[in-house]
Amino acid sequence: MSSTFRWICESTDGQARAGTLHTAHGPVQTPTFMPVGTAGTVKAMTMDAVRSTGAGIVLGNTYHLMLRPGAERVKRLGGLHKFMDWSGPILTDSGGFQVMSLGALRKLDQDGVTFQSHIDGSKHRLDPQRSTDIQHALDATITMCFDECPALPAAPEAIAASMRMSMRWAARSREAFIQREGYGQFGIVQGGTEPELRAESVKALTDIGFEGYAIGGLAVGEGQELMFSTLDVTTPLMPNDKPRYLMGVGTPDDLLGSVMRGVDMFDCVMPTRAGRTARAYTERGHINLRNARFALDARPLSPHCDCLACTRHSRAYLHHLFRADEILGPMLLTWHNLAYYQRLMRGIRAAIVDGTLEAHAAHLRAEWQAGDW
Ligand SMILES: CNc1nc2c(CC[C@H]3O[C@@H](OC)[C@H](OC)[C@@H]3O)c3nc(N)[nH]c(=O)c3cc2[nH]1
Ligand SMILES: [Zn+2]
Repeated sequence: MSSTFRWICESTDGQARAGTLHTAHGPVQTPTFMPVGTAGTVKAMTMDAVRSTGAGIVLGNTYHLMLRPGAERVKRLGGLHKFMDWSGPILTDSGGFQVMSLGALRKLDQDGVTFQSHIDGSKHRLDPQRSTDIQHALDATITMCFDECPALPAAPEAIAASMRMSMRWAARSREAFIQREGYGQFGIVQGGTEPELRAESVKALTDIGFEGYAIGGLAVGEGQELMFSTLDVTTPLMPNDKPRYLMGVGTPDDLLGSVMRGVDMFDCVMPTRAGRTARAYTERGHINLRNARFALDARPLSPHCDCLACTRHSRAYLHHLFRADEILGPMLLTWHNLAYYQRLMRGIRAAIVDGTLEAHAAHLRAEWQAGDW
């Protein structure tokens, strides 16, 4: 069986697609939610716990790993898969987003970014070549192009200039990429919320040719309506036979609406960050477990969930753990939130296969609105 990197579309329902992404580190069913494992760990989770949620692919990040412990050190220790005990596919972000948010600690030029480490102030440089080399050293299954994610709102000419620089960096990232059977590199579509710039960016990337295409430059405060309207003018222009990854998204409602607009892959810190701040996601929306109303609530978080928090513990216990600032609180709730996100994506995928996505979406939205049990 060839392990060529390829995405096979199995069903469609409207613009939504259900498929399988085949990689050197195994297959992943799409639509898929990728837990964020920024510094080589999905915070508060063992990888057995991550596997138990049904996650198929996780994220790492060039910026964090190059600063600590260092890409060469991870390579000498056998690569990121071995280092973090995850044999499945890993997608590493290129670091572009992180260095842009360093503000005064970084100097941008047309070739790349020079910046100071937020950890020890040491000087570093990231550009298309170095970012691609670092992701190769990490043995990333999917490598992201080095790009700039401009802050919104911004003048269209500023967005255009930034996008065109990112397209030049995409070409250099592609030149630096070392092709290996079962490995892939994704271009990142930019262009803010400007339809013509998005179209120009898609064309620039498809002219270069990548194994997949991400939609970047969103989930930076533009709001769901503008994000959706940008997807409406962008995904239809993207290659039909390649996976589409919307970076940094999102809430359960964001995921549903984006899958219905043709997106296949997602990553977001929400379920893991919420798990550390007592915010639980369920089929009925979200609740904050620090709230006193849970002090005597002996029910599980969700009656539909098979995670450790829901099968062994009560809301009252989780409430206690967070009130007592016990480490087990964030561990159990991160596990639950990731299990909920994976269950949500499996249900959406099944509805696409059955051709019942519209009805399933209406059901999900009604449940989210119904409020806690
Ligand atoms: C939240 N909204 C958002 N995130 C975004 C990320 C980072 C995601 C990455 O950043 C880390 O989490 C903060 C994670 O790193 C593992 C994640 O992959 C982006 N990355 C790139 N290269 N280009 C973009 O245009 C971009 C846009 C985003 N919008
Ligand atoms: Zn649960």
